Amino acid sequence: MTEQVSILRIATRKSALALWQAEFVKAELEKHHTNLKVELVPMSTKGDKILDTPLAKIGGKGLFVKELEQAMLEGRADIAVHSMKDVPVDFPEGLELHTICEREDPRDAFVSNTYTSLVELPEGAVVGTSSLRRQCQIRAARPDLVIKDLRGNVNTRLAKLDAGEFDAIILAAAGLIRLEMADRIASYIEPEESLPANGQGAVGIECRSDDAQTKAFLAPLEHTDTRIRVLAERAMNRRLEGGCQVPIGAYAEVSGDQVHLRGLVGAVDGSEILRGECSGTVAEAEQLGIQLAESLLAQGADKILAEVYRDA
Ligand SMILES: NCc1[nH]cc(CCC(=O)O)c1CC(=O)O
Repeated sequence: MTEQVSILRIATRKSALALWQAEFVKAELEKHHTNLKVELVPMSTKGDKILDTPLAKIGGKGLFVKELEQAMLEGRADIAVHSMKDVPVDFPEGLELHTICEREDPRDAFVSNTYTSLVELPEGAVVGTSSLRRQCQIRAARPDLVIKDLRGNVNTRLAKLDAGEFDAIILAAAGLIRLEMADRIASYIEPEESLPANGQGAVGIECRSDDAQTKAFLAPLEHTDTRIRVLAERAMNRRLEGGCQVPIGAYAEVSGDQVHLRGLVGAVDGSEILRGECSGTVAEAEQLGIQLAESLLAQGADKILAEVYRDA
């Protein structure tokens, strides 16, 4: 007896990390469904093509996802796999973020060939990161360091470090771990020192809202704990109307039926950082995000963010 074989196509960017994540989802899907064949459909996005401008300046939410979404809407692909922290809070008509997979290490990583941690860096040391969130937290803690913009995919960034352009660079630990380059991590930066971006380390899967068959295939990849954390974090960002290039940190942890959410909004120059935290039950995850955003807004987050957007 021959069983009917289904084909599922994944629209993916071509960076090493995007391909790793697409391959990961392919392997998981094929492990759970023996009658499923998964194909990758690699494509370039605007965000991949513009490499010489800080992301905050090119603007536009979803610089890295538009082409993938177009492919799904036109039926050239069935799903797209995203790093949750790069996914805009809202989705185009007809598409939805259906699945959130188990989170990898959410922390930022300190990467250097010379030094072991931020604390150890000498005055005037040059640190590479283009994330406004990382910049403001580092500047607040170490106003004596020189922060320089650093764009490109993970390998490009490491090559710039190795070429001596920086004393240290900051990357998401998850990306390095997935690419089997965890040995490049000199130390992990705890959330107290650098609060991660919403969704950092989590992979999400987008599909057409009306595609019941694909949704059925995706079901076993869902990770409830991660979904709750990411829901709380993204709700905070959404209420702050933050895009993906903003000095906002949001980090939730789940313990039993309790969620603890921490958030911050900072001026890019590190002169001001507003912080807050709150706890509640997992059922209240999104409400907690909104509540924390509102308490940050009441502290003046709106003024800080208005300045960031004006400068961009
Ligand atoms: N901004 C790009 C990006 N998007 C996701 C990751 C890492 C993996 C993840 O957070 O899931 C990275 C690289 C980085 O920030 O160093």
